[in-house]
Amino acid sequence: MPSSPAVEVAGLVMRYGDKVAVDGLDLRVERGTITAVLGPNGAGKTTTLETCEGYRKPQAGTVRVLGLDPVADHRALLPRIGVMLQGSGAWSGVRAMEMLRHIATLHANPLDVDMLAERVGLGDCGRTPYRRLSGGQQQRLGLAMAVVGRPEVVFVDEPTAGMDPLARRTTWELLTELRDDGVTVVLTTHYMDEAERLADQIHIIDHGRMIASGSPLELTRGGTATIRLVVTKPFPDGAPASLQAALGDGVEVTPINEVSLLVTGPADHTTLATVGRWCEEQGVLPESLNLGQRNLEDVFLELTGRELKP
Ligand SMILES: Nc1ncnc2c1ncn2[C@@H]1O[C@H](COP(=O)(O)OP(=O)(O)OP(=O)(O)O)[C@@H](O)[C@H]1O
Repeated sequence: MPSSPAVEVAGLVMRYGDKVAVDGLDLRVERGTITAVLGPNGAGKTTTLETCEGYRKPQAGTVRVLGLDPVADHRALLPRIGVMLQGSGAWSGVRAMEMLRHIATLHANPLDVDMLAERVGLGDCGRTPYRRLSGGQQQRLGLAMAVVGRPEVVFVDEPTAGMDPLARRTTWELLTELRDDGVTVVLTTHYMDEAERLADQIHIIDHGRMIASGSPLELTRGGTATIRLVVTKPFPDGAPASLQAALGDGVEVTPINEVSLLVTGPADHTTLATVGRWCEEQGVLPESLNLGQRNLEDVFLELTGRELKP
C-alpha cells in the first residue's frame, strides 16, 4: 500500500503506573516529509516515538508505520526504519567507527560508512570509545547509526540536544537531504527554531495531547505581527483585560507573567500608541517593547498560557 501514510497513530494512550504520559493522541505523518513533534519536557514525545518504533506496546489505540504494526510486525519493519534514541544505544567501550561499521553490516544495502562518518562530523573521533565521546559526538554517532541502513522512515529523538551550532546546522542539512531523497523524518524537539526551520509539518503536544498541528506558516499565521511588552513592576490587577478593551477587536492580548504580555495583531502606529498610552494610564513603565513576527513560542503560549522553554 504505497499510498498509506508513513506513520498513523490513532487514540494512543500510554501510562506509567498512574501517570498518563500519552492521552488519546492522533498523529499522521505523510511520506517524504519532515515532521516535528514539538512539546515541553515530559509532554509524551519520547513515549510516542518509542511506541512507533515498536519498543512499547500501545495500551489503547493503534499505531501503524508503513502500514505495519510496530510490535506484531517488528521483524518486517526493522530493516525499513532508522532509530536515533536519546543516547545512541551504543555499548560504552566500543569505538565510534566500530559501532557504525557493525550497524552497517546488519543492513542489506548500507551507505558508505566512511563517507557518512565524514558527513556527520565523526571523522576526528572514529577511534574514540563511545563513553569518551562528547554529548554532541554521541548524538552524531546516533544519527549516523539511524541512517546507515537507508531507512524509509527515520525516527530521531531530540537530534540536536547538546550539539554546538555548527553540528546543529550539519544535522539539519543531513535531515533535509534525507527528506529530499524521499525518506520520511519524524523528530521530537523542544527547540521551536528547530521545528520552525526544519519541519514541513509540526505537531505541538502538551500533557500527552495534541494541541495544534500544521505547517510552520499555518501555525504561526505567517506574517502576523507581535509586540512583547515587559514592564518594570507588576501590572495592576486585570491589566490584560483592560489592554484588550483599549485595543479592541482584531488584536489579541495574552498574559505571559506579572510583568510581561504579548499583543498579537497589526503592530501599526495605532496599536503602538494605544499600548504606550495604556502604560501611562496604568502607571507602569515599559522596560522593553519588542516588535516581531508570531512564532511557535507565541502559539504555545496562547494555547496553554505557559511558555515553551527549551
Ligand atoms: N519509564 C518511566 N516511568 C515512569 N514515568 C515515565 C517513564 N518514562 C516517562 N515517564 C513520564 O511520562 C511523561 C512523558 O515522558 P516522555 O519522556 O514521553 O516525555 P518527553 O516529551 O519526551 O519529555 P523530554 O523532552 O523530557 O524527553 C513524563 O511525565 C515522564 O516523567
